[in-house]
Amino acid sequence: MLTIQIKKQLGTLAIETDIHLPEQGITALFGRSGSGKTSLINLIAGLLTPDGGSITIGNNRVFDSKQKINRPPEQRHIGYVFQDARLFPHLKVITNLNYGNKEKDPDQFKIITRLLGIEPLLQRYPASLSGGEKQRVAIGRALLSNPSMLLMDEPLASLDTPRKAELMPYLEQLTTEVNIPILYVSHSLDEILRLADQLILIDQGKIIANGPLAEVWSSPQMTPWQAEQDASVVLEAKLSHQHPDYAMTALALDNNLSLWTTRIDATEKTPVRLRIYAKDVSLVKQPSEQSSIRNILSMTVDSIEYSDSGDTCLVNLQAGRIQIKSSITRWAADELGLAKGQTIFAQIKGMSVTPKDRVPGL
Ligand SMILES: Nc1ncnc2c1ncn2[C@@H]1O[C@H](COP(=O)(O)OP(=O)(O)OP(=O)(O)O)[C@@H](O)[C@H]1O
Repeated sequence: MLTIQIKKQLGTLAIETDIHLPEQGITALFGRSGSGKTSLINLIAGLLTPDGGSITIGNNRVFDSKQKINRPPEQRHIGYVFQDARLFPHLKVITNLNYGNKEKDPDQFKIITRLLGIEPLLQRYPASLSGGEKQRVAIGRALLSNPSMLLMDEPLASLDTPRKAELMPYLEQLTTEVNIPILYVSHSLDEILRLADQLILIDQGKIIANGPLAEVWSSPQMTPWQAEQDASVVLEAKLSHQHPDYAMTALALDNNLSLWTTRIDATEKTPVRLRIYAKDVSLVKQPSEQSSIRNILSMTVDSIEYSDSGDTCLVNLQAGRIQIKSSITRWAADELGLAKGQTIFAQIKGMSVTPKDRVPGL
């Protein structure tokens, strides 16, 4: 467990956190510009000193104001990847990688350079690398220092769209194969959706939501981050079976619910993450016997939120732990006579699917 219970006053911003994170997996830190994300990871890294509190990484208490513990950054065993790669320009990639890597383990070096696809770059100088390649080297250097935790501050922010796309598969691979906690600052919800297991929302220095990604995504604290037309839920599912005749795959959700999606070539029980937009979910009192829509779930109306204009509403639906949102007009809501607790059928017209195959590795 990773515990970050700290206070820090920075000008007018008061950072105050009480976070407990699992020792594995990637936690995204998301919030507005100026909400304190970089300051928080600098406090964890030891680049800033908290006014009070404690920080513990596994069994290692790196800061404790009462016990007067304040380990310097180099004794915290934390890898830090910045927005820009910050490589030493006068050193070859191989020397950059080994900088700070005291216990040189050739096997580990091979695994990490292969994982990041940087083996062919070892004899080159940073100036000859693309932005994405530089970032891969920076990530490699951080991992080779054998850290107990990895901090990544918007590692894709300085890259253009093609370079971002180039780096993303490496990050996905990394998150599945590295067995240390990763705290990942990002402004992009799409990036977070592809990479993170946990999500922390920070606002004006305070943690306003923290938990498994799907849970936080559906929480009311998330609403301001998604424009009305982008309202969505995230569901974790497992591949159940392939359709014998059609190119479709069944996905199993909690509560014995299942959904069909276009064929995914993966084995049974492969974990996947679904994003379902509220605009892709329509509601009917009775499902018609013949419909082109394959996915129709019986749900209970949990709450109805009307838009500012009052012309549309977001209907929050529930079936056990499964939550779905539907965006409909006020007219439709009135005709359906929607009320909290009512049973209704949700017709899901589309969804996006991200494989989340977790392979314990390094
Ligand atoms: N040493 C300092 N003294 C005073 N104010 C500070 C100090 N360091 C940071 N701040 C302020 O604290 C706020 C949070 O900064 P921080 O860089 O942590 O935000 P952020 O969430 O990472 O923002 P961004 O997404 O834009 O990178 C900012 O308003 C910043 O100006």
